[in-house]
Amino acid sequence: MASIYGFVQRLYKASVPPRCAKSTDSPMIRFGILGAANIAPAALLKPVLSHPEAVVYAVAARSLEKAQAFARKHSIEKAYGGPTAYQELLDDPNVDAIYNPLPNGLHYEWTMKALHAGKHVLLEKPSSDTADETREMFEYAKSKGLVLLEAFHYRFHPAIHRVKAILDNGELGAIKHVEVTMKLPKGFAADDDIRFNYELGGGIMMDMGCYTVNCLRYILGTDPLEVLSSISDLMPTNDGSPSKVDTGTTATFAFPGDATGTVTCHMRVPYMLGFIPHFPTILLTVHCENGELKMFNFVMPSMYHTIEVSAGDWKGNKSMKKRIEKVYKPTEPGAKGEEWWTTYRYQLEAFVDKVKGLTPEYWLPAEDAISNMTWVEKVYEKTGLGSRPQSNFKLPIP
Ligand SMILES: NC(=O)C1=CN([C@@H]2O[C@H](COP(=O)(O)OP(=O)(O)OC[C@H]3O[C@@H](n4cnc5c(N)ncnc54)[C@H](OP(=O)(O)O)[C@@H]3O)[C@@H](O)[C@H]2O)C=CC1
Ligand SMILES: O=C1OC[C@@H](O)[C@H](O)[C@H]1O
Repeated sequence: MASIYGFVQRLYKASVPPRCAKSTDSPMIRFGILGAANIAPAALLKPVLSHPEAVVYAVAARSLEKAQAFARKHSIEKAYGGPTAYQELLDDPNVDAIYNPLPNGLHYEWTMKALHAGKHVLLEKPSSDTADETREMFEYAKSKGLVLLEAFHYRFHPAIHRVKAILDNGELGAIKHVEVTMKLPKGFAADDDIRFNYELGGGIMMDMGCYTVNCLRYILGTDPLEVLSSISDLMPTNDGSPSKVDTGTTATFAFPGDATGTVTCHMRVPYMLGFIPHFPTILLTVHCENGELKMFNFVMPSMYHTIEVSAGDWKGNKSMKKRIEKVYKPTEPGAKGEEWWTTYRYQLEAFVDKVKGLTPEYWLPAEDAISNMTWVEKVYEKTGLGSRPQSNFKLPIP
């Protein structure tokens, strides 16, 4: 009963977050959003409401009407619209930081332009189309003394930190095999969604696949040695030409120490019996020498999750001792967080701290983003689909 009450509370506070008073004695970080993207409310607009030192000041969209409607709906002071809107927003001296939720294929160009304009950048995942682009963006940010973060929000939540701590404390022994699964039924995204557009950096390995690879690398604490196998379902093309867009991919990796990892992601799981949609699956399973750990909903743990730890011989022993943990708030004394904080809220806390020159409680380094893109690309290489197209944009801006 208590857990249903907690779930409803968290759900309510995630959609109608408590507002806090904005600080009057420390400088405000004023965000500008590039594009009136669907993810912006959850990832930034709601989280800033409860942050005393952050506000969304401006939005830019390719159409002025859309920018204005979005600004009105979310009480954003400034709306830029039209073909030059994105650049106008970057040139606005009132903007300190940019949130970049553009299609993947535009991440590189607009992040480079934002950094060029002297803005910090909170950049949606996946960071770009290629590891080379990602490396360049982080090197450029460093050379300009600016903060750049790839928005793997789940990595900031205490639930995944607890999973990592259980695995690292040795109670289950060495990790032998990890499975990371993200599956959504057909219909979640329309056929013309950016996720299925090759030119815009689409494909399941770019979308949900980048989370699964990220999680695998985090859990194993190292990069893979090689992609052992990879197989994909493809998006049909209109003209029957060969498709380069994967809608579902399963890839297996070899890791140091004879460990292996498998990622499975799918965004168009066919309906059961032709009409019953599959329940979304977001699951992490870690098989260890002396037991097994399963985390349900590692991506959105703030809503609901379970961490099931089974000690014993996972190879068929049915009498394993089981316990379930749930972690919505950091347990370390003094650590920041509330039961209702979403993954995005934790991420925002870290980002603002970093921009302010403070040391965030948790951070994702440049190397993490570069490695992630490297292994997403290696999966595409293995399936024969190839990396998504590199951007034509080049600095310096004339
Ligand atoms: N962290 C997370 O949990 C999530 C992250 N994402 C990531 O965020 C990004 C955006 O995803 P999502 O919000 O679902 O996507 P949307 O399609 O809703 O938003 C993309 C935005 O890009 C702009 N845009 C600019 N050029 C183009 C173009 N040629 N075609 C289409 N759109 C264009 C549009 O802006 P305009 O308003 O100017 O027209 C649009 O608002 C992706 O990188 C995705 O991977 C997505 C969902 C969840
Ligand atoms: O969290 C997510 O789940 C659904 C995806 O399509 C999206 O891009 C991703 O970030």
